[in-house]
Amino acid sequence: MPKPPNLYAFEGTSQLAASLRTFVLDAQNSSIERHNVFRVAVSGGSLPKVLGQALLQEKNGHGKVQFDKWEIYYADERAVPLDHEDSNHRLVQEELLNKIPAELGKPQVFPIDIKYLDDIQELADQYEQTLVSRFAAKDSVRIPIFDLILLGCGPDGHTCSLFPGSPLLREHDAWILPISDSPKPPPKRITLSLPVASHGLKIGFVATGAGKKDVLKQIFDTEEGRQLPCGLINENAQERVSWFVDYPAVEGVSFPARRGSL
Ligand SMILES: O=C(O)[C@H](O)[C@@H](O)[C@H](O)[C@H](O)COP(=O)(O)O
Repeated sequence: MPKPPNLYAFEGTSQLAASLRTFVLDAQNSSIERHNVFRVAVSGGSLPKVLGQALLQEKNGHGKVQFDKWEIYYADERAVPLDHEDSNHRLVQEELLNKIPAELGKPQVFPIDIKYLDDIQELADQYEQTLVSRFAAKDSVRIPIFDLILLGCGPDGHTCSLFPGSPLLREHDAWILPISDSPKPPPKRITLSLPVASHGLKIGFVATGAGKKDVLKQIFDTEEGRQLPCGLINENAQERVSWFVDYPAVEGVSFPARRGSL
């Protein structure tokens, strides 16, 4: 019987960031030990800022971030130039990559190929090819397994660019999917498919603020909420999932949250 997802609640973002650091470094250390590389997928929204805080400012525990062993991929990306204000890559650059001190090493980063911005299917296919070239040929592995996938949760329960009720949630084969009518702007994006997003060795969600409390109550306490994209990842990945939230985001949630620690 798999154990349920972990829900960790913190008083504020700085406590959350300190525990997120421990979580990421644990994943990093065991991945480097296992295969000498740390393959991480990150999404946009408020996550990159918290991640920057966790990895660049906090000094507590679990040793050093070894960025030279990191491969950073995008769990979802908007079909815009890399310096566009909507680009997740730009956000991750500003909040994290550009601020990494030289002694922590340089990660290898895999942004989308902007040659294909006008053809969203091709953009998705090309990003999938990037994964194929780094993970393994599609006929030899059914699914690429990231060492860590770091996600946000929208107030409607979306994650990556997988939105509630989307037919994309039924896709089983593709690793990367195009979306041309995202309910959250901008409309054109690519995203990890649900099976890939659910197969991370570890999956971390970060959700903060009272604006998330209704959806978190749904996801953790109701049957319908388990059908939302974030709920589906919880269902599929169970104890491989850890949620990092602040108190306002879990106000009224009955599912047990461990407060203030990993
Ligand atoms: O690019 C995107 O749109 C994001 O990847 C998206 O999936 C995000 O993670 C959620 O919308 C939560 O965003 P917040 O953390 O900003 O609420």
